[in-house]
Amino acid sequence: MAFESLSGKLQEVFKKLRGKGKLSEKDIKDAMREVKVALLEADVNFKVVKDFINAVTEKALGQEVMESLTPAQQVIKIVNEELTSLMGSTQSWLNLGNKIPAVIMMVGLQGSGKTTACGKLANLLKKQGKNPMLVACDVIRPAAIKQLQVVGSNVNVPVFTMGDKTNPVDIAKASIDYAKSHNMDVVIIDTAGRLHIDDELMEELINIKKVVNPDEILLVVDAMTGQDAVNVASSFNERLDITGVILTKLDGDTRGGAALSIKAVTQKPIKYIGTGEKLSDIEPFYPDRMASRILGMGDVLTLIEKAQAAIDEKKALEMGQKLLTKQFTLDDFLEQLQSLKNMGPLDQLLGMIPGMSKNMLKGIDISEKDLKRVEAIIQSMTKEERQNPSIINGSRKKRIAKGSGTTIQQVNSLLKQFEETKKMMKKFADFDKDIKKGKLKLPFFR
Ligand SMILES: Nc1nc2c(ncn2[C@@H]2O[C@H](COP(=O)(O)OP(=O)(O)OP(=O)(O)O)[C@@H](O)[C@H]2O)c(=O)[nH]1
Repeated sequence: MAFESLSGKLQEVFKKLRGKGKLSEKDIKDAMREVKVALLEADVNFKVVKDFINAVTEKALGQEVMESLTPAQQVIKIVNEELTSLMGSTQSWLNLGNKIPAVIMMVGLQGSGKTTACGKLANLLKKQGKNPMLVACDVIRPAAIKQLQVVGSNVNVPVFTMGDKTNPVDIAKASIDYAKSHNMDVVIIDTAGRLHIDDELMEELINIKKVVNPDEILLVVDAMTGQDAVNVASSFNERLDITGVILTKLDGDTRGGAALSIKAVTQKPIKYIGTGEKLSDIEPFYPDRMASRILGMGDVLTLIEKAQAAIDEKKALEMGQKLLTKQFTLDDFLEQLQSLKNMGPLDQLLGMIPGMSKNMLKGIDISEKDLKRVEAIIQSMTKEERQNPSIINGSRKKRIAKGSGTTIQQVNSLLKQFEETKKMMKKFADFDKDIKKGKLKLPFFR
């Protein structure tokens, strides 16, 4: 998980502070020294760290904090606010301007995830009711056009191409005319990348920019490259005056430096983050939610949004009703597992729950293979068995295992999981009732 080490270290610092009660100037300075080391180790830009520490220290040494009843909480609050502001304070929306088609130009180095990001963005815009078109302007990398076509067909978005023998500037220009005459309202241009920034690439991009007059120039950078990502962002910004950044591969083991430095160094916001290889793995970038995640306070809002996107609300209500009337069946269980799978990798989801640590997540995962096995087992049951699993005795288990190509142990383990899920859902339902009655508060809101 991204930010894991930084998050762990910051939480350690705060734990120490919390244990102290009243804080002295020295306590705060010591804590800030540790925060500084943690940020530098996370590959945050040196100047950014220096300014950040100065800003936090100045506020933390203020009278309100020193004299408050909960000084440690106040310091954490300040760090949270400063982290949020470092990453741009508020979420930056895509600006599609007024002209039709709106033009988004995607730029970035080779392998940053640019082509994938084009597909993710097209997918997102389509879901928002737009009619996007992808444009293949990378005529340099062999197979780049084919890759864009595959991405386009996966999200059901047309791809405009003129092969690899035409000048990219001409392709870009022609694509706008094509979009106008075919009712496409957003054009997403996939441009060529290079291994390193070079003048030829920049010239080409500047020329494309001149002819298409883009509403957005989004730079795609790989979060795993840390400080390099920030340097790349600076260079592209100087030459092209980009409008925002898509930070990819935040699902990996990145230390997080790029996410924390890009806005401060380039003054351009991160607009989206890539959280996986699938074309649905893209999220808007919310500085405040990211700061919460880094500080181990979880990101309940993103979790709720993911659940809303993946689970049909009407169905969720139906399931809740079934649970109350004890009619929750194995069919419902299967449907629930499938919804969960649609929300993304479980470790990423659980990482958004306040107080969850990596250790607690060890061994938890539902792979595609597990899901297929569960599906096969449930489908090998009779309707009656699915409605009322308590009738599944030894000989029925044997039949089900044979029918699904699994073992009796695997059938047993599924039935056990089903019972546990039922219990857990019941607990969640009670938990929800308590929250509504005001008896319980989530740690996030404390
Ligand atoms: N884990 C992870 N992998 C990603 C993400 N985005 C892209 N990738 C992977 O990164 C690799 C490179 O992505 P591409 O989209 O081909 O890169 P590109 O920048 O278009 O490369 P060029 O066309 O050569 O400029 C692929 O294997 C993608 O699947 C992400 O958010 N997370």
